Amino acid sequence: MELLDMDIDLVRLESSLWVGKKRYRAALTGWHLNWTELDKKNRDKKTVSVPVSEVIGVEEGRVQVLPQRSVAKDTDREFTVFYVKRSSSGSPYGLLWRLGRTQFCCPSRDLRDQWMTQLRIALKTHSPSRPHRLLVFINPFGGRKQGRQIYHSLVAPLFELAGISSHVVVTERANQARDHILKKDLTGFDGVVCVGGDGIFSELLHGVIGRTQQEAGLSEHDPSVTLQSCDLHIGIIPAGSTDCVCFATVGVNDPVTSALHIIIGDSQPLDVCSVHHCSSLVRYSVSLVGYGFYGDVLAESERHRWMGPIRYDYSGAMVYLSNRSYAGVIQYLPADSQLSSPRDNTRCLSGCSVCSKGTERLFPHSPGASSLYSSHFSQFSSDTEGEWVSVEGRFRAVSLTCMSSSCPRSPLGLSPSAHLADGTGDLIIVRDTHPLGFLTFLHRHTSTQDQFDLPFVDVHRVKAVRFSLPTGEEEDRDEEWERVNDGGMTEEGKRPSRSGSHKHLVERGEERGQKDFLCGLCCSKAPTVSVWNCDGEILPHTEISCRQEEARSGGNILANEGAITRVNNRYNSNIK
Ligand SMILES: CCCCCCCCCCCCC/C=C/[C@@H](O)[C@H](CO)NC(=O)CCCCCCCCCCCCCCC
Ligand SMILES: Nc1ncnc2c1ncn2[C@@H]1O[C@H](COP(=O)(O)OP(=O)(O)OP(=O)(O)O)[C@@H](O)[C@H]1O
Ligand SMILES: [Ca+2]
Repeated sequence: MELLDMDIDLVRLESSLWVGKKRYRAALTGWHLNWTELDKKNRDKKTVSVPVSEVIGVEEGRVQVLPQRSVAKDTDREFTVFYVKRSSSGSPYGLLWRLGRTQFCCPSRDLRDQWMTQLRIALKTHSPSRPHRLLVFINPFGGRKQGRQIYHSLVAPLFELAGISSHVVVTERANQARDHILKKDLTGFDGVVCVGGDGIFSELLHGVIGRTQQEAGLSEHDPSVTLQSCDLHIGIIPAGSTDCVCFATVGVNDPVTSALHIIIGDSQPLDVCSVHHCSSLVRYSVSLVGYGFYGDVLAESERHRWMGPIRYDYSGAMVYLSNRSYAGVIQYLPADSQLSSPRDNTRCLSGCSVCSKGTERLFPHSPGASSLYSSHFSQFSSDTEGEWVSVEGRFRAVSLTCMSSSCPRSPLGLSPSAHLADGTGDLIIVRDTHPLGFLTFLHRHTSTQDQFDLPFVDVHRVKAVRFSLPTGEEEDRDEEWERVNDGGMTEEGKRPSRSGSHKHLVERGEERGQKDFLCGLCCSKAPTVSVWNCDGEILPHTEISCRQEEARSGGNILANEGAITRVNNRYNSNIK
C-alpha cells in the first residue's frame, strides 16, 4: 500500500514559475500542487501547498472570477489556478471558505500548456466524487428574497469555473421543487441543489427520498419497509431565514463556502426522522420536531412572513409573553446510553467516531455503500437499549432534534452534543415552569451555558417518540375546535374545517392545527393544544409518532457540508 501511494505521489511536473515579480519552484504531484518562493541564491523560502482535491479550476491567461469575471489573455505564457482558501476571519463557529487565485507566468508557452494539461489530468483522476451536472432550485421568496441574486452573482460563476453545468429552476409555488424531483426525468444529474432555507431543503429531501422509494417499488407509508438508499446528493446554498441544516453541517451560513464544498464533492450523511400519524407517513425531519413553544412561534411567525427573518424573534417574544404550557403524554424509546449521551459534551463533526460506531453496530456486514434504513418500532430495542418510557404532564416545549440544530440564533444549537448521523435524536422536555425560568432556558441557547442544567428540563437520547393528548383533553380540544369554528367539520370528519370567525387569521397552507394557536392569541381562552413544528412546517396532526430512520455513514443524504470530513481531518476542525 505504501509503495502504491509513493508511486501515485511521484512528481508529475516541476519547473520554475513566476508569480508577480517573485520566482518560485512549482511542483505537481498526484495529490498536491506546491510552489516555493526562491531567494536570489535559489534557497527555499515560504511554500504554499494546495491539495489537488481542492483545486477548483485552471484557466489560460490572467483570469478573475469573483466579484466579476475578467480575462486578460494578452500573454501566452500565463495561467491561473483557483482553489479553496480558508479564510482566517469568519464566524467563531466555522471557517469561511474563499476562492483562492494565483496567476503563474511560465518561461515559455510550451511549459504553460504542459502545466495546464497536467493540472487538468490530475483534477480528473483525483476528484472522482465531484459533480458534473446539477439541478438547482431557487426559492425566490426565502429569507430576504435574495436567492436569485445570490445564486447568479456568487455561485453560478464558481460552478462554471469548475466545469459544472447546471439546470436552474426558479420556483413559482411551494412544493414545486419536491414535485419536480418526484416526477421529472433526472437522468444525467449528479445532484440537486437548493438556494433558500430549511423549507426548500425539506422539499428536496422529500423529493429525493420519495423518488428513490418509488423507483424501488416501496411504499413510504408501510412501516415494515426498509427504505432504499438515495443516490442523489443534496447541496444547500443558504438563502433562507434560519438555514439550520446548512449551519449545523458546515458551521457557517455562507453561499461561497457552500458552493465550494459542493464543487469538491464533500458529503455528509444525515439522520432522518420520520413522523407518522395513525400509521401513515406525515413528513420527514432532519432538524426539529417541536411542540409547544417552537410550534407556537412558527404558527405565529407565518402571519408575519413579510417581516423576513426577524419574524421569528418578534413571534418568539410574543409567544414567550403569552406564557403558555400544554398538557400531553410523551413516550420515548431510549437509545443505547453506552454509546453516547446528550450531555457528554462532545461535538459531532464529519468522520465522528460515534457516528461511525453506530453504523458498524447497525450494519455489521455492510460494504462502504450508503443506504437509508428504517425499521419497525418493535425492532428498535437491542440488548442495551431501554424499554419505552412514559412522561405525562404540562410542558412548555417538547423538542426532538436529530442533529444539534445549531443556527446563527443559537450557535451551539438545541442540543449541542447531538450527532449528525448516529441513528438517534435528542428529546428535550421542558416542563411547565415560571416565566423567568423559561427565559433562562431560552437565553442559554445563545451562549455556552448548559440549557439542560435546569431543574425543569430533561434531555434523553432516543430512537423513537410518541406524543398523545391526555385522556379527556381530546374532548377539550374538539370543544375548542368547535368553539372557534362554529362546529364545521373537515372532509375526514375528524376536525372542524378552517371556517367561521377565525378564517381571517389563516394566511397559507393546509395547517389546520395553526388555528388553535392563532385563536389563542386573539381570544380570551388560552388554547389547550399547540401545533407541531417539523423543520419549519406546521404538521396537521397533534398526536404523532416519530422514529429515527438510519443513514449509514458514507451515505449521501446531504452533500453540502464537508466542512468537516476529509478537509478537517487534515486541517483541524472547521467548527471551533
Ligand atoms: C432572550 C433571548 C432568547 C433567545 C432564544 C433563542 C433560541 C433560539 C433557538 C433556535 C432553534 C432553532 C431550531 C431550528 C429549527 C428549524 O428546523 C426551523 C426551520 O428553519 N426553524 C424554526 O422553526 C424557527 C424557529 C425560530 C425560533 C426563534 C425563537 C426566538 C425566541 C425569542 C424569545 C424572546 C424572548 C423575549 C422576552 C421578552
Ligand atoms: N415560489 C414559491 N412561492 C411560495 N412558497 C415557496 C416557493 N418556493 C418554495 N416555497 C416554500 O417557501 C417556504 C419557505 O422557504 P425557505 O425555507 O426557502 O425560506 P425561509 O422560510 O425564509 O427560511 P427557513 O426555512 O430557513 O426559516 C418553504 O415551505 C417552501 O416550500
Ligand atoms: Ca442524530
